[in-house]
Amino acid sequence: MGFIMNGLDVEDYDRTYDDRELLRRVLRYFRPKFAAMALVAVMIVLHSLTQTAMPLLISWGVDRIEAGTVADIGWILTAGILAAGVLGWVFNFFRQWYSAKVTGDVVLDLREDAFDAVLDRDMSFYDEHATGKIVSRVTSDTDDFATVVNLTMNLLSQVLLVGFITGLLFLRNVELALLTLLVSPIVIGLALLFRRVARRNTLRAQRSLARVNANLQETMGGISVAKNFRQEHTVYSEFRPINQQSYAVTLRQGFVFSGIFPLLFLVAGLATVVLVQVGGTAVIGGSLSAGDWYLFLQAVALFWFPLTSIAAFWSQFQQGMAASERVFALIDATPRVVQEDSQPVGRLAGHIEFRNLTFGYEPARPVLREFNLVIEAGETVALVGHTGAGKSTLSKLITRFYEFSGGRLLVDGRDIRSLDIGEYRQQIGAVPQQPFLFSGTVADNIRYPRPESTDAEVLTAASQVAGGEWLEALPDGLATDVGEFGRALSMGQRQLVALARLLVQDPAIVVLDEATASVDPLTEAQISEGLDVVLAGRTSIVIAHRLSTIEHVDRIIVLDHGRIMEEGDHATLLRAGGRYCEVYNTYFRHQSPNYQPGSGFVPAAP
Ligand SMILES: Nc1ncnc2c1ncn2[C@@H]1O[C@H](COP(=O)(O)OP(=O)(O)OP(=O)(O)O)[C@@H](O)[C@H]1O
Repeated sequence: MGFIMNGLDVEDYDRTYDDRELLRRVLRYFRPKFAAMALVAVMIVLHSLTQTAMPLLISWGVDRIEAGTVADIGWILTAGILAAGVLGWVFNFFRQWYSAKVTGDVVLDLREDAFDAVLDRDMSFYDEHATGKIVSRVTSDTDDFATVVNLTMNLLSQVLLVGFITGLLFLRNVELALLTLLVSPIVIGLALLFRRVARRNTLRAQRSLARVNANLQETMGGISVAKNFRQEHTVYSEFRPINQQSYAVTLRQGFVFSGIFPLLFLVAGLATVVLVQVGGTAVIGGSLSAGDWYLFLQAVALFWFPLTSIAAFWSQFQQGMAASERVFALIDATPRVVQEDSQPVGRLAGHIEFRNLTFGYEPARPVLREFNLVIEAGETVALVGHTGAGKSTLSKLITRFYEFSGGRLLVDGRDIRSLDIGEYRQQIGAVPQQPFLFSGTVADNIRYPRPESTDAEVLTAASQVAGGEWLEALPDGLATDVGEFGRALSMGQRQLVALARLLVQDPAIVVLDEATASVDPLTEAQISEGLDVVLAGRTSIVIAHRLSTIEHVDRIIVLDHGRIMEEGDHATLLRAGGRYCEVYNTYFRHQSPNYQPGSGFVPAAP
């Protein structure tokens, strides 16, 4: 039991909507489809009427036979049943057609809203939640919701049928009608009981599927690492219990769901026995016609069918509602990055000031405490420090991917929270260590920040980076396909594409995490040359990993545990022989052409 439920907890952005609110949200999606739904409703009524006509016609036939008028009924019955059948088919066809269209449209809208919400979420959201689980909400949960819409249409039609048949029963024989109805509270009671169990099991099944998706997604993302370390068996042994859990949970769900039907059919069967007994006695006693008796026996079957399917429907209804609840929770997840205003940004000069800023990924564990730093417009600063010092954190705050809890972050003297976030980000060029390329050509990727840029503009940008020599190594030049995630290009080439992309974007501030992966000396030289062009005239914050970079920046900032330990230029800091010296000896010194292994450390200043 413990194993079955492991990892199926709610996500922290999950929330429980009360039934009315959930229904209101769902109905909002249906409002624009009112005309089509009205047509579906009319078709449902007409279809139910034709279905009611069938047993009524036969009962009439039985009565005629009992009265000895056999000869007259043949053609009337045939024509009546044919007409009811054909009309029923036509009404049902239009009902299905239009309801499929309404459902499709609603799911389309819901999925678009969910996808929109996914794009809107802060980066912290993606740090905290597995992407596979998010994907599951946008795909399978919206599908489950579609199922519920279809079921609702079916249920509506069946409820109407029950209504018509009940009316008919009362018109023909009140006593027998009451007898039939007597059993319905038992069925409804059982269905309601079942509802609670079904909802719980359904939620678990959805979560276990989301876990499978999340695991698969992660595995695919890291497949090269797994293969590199020959860890396929570890990946498999992690997947296996998750898959087995999904199997066990789904099996349980099936078991619970299938448990209810035999019970309901048993109750229905017992009720039919009573009707046979009471009705048969009444026919023999002469107080009931054979036709009416037949009608009751037929009607009871029709009567039970909707009731039992309401019970079955309930579980799936719950499944759909739980799914819609999960999708709405994703749509409604509260953003952490909150802009207080959206003032126009204009062209930024690029002056940045952290003023007494406090930030932690988890509020209880701040990474930066009362942090102060001023970066002048047009200045190039290098951030250095041991791993975990807070270098990337500073860049993530400048790109406004995360919200800080205290202090202020000022850009050109204006509070970052007051700016139009879209306009602001357009002027921030962020280059991660491993630039992400989208499927398409090199030109498509360079043009990404400004899709309207012309081929000539793209070529100019590409040629500015290291004189464009790198293009010659590409099989089709700018038209070269980069493959998924840019895998068809070398690491160095991907970085060069990212630099050209930055030139097309023309940002005021560049936040660059230098790649640590070593590239061949020629590409290294091309990247350095490209960097000079790209960073010129912009405020640049570089998380430095290259000696050539730290030697040339305006200022080096040495960070440790979220605090500035030292700052200055390379030569001055080296002479000072303090913390920078230590970082230099650890990360940069071996890159120097004069470096000789075992030659000792740069001596600290006396
Ligand atoms: N998404 C995250 N969620 C929680 N904690 C994080 C997250 N990212 C970073 N941290 C923590 O914040 C601290 C600073 O991390 P940061 O990534 O800024 O360091 P860094 O100096 O850039 O290190 P590196 O050179 O290894 O990239 C570390 O203690 C790290 O564990």
